[in-house]
Amino acid sequence: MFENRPNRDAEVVLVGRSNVGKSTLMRELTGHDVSTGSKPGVTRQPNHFDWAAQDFMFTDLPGFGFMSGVEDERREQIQTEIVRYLEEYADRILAGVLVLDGKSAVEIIDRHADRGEVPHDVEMFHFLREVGIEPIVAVNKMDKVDDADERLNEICDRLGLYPPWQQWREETVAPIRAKRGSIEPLLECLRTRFREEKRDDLLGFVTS
Ligand SMILES: Nc1nc2c(ncn2[C@@H]2O[C@H](COP(=O)(O)OP(=O)(O)OP(=O)(O)O)[C@@H](O)[C@H]2O)c(=O)[nH]1
Ligand SMILES: [Mg+2]
Repeated sequence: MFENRPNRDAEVVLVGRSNVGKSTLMRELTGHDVSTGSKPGVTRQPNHFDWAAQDFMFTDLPGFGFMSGVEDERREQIQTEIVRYLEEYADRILAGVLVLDGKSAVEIIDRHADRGEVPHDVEMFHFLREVGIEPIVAVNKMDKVDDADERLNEICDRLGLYPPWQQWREETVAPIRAKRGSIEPLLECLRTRFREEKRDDLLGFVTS
């Protein structure tokens, strides 16, 4: 199903539940017009924005979890494809940006955990690590959160990252407001990652 992938050597992927703002963030990162929407399930195929000369691309993946107007079977097929995509291209993926909705993530995680299920976000965070992609957690929609520090600490706690969240900034945790164009903390995490991976040649893609 995800067969339109350009053959690029280095990639940053955006993953996360539907409607958390991945495509909005993609627009900010690339300056390209990407379809976004107020209902979950807008993106059904990966959006790739690639730069052949630098052999680099950003990829906005479809969301997981509830998708409005999408049948269960199709939704499960999309989840399977996301997992397969990440496994297959893990070697080339410099960063897996797990995008969360800062307003609702903790509530959704706790609801699933209370039912004895592994919450999608927690599962994806650990899955990325398992396949060798170190995740960066972009906590989006921070404009809708009143106590930012408290919320970010809760998110760290749920993902197994020791609070306070500040010790993860610059590397792993980035509070952002993609819709307002405020994504500098994420760019900083990406710059850190690119330097670690000795890909200073790509820093121009993540400089504001
Ligand atoms: N308040 C607020 N809303 C945002 C922010 N970023 C995105 N949104 C809104 O969130 C909704 C979903 O955005 P999308 O970018 O389409 O989300 P997505 O994760 O790509 O969703 P799918 O493609 O369905 O998986 C839209 O109504 C956006 O305008 C933000 O920083 N703050
Ligand atoms: Mg989308």
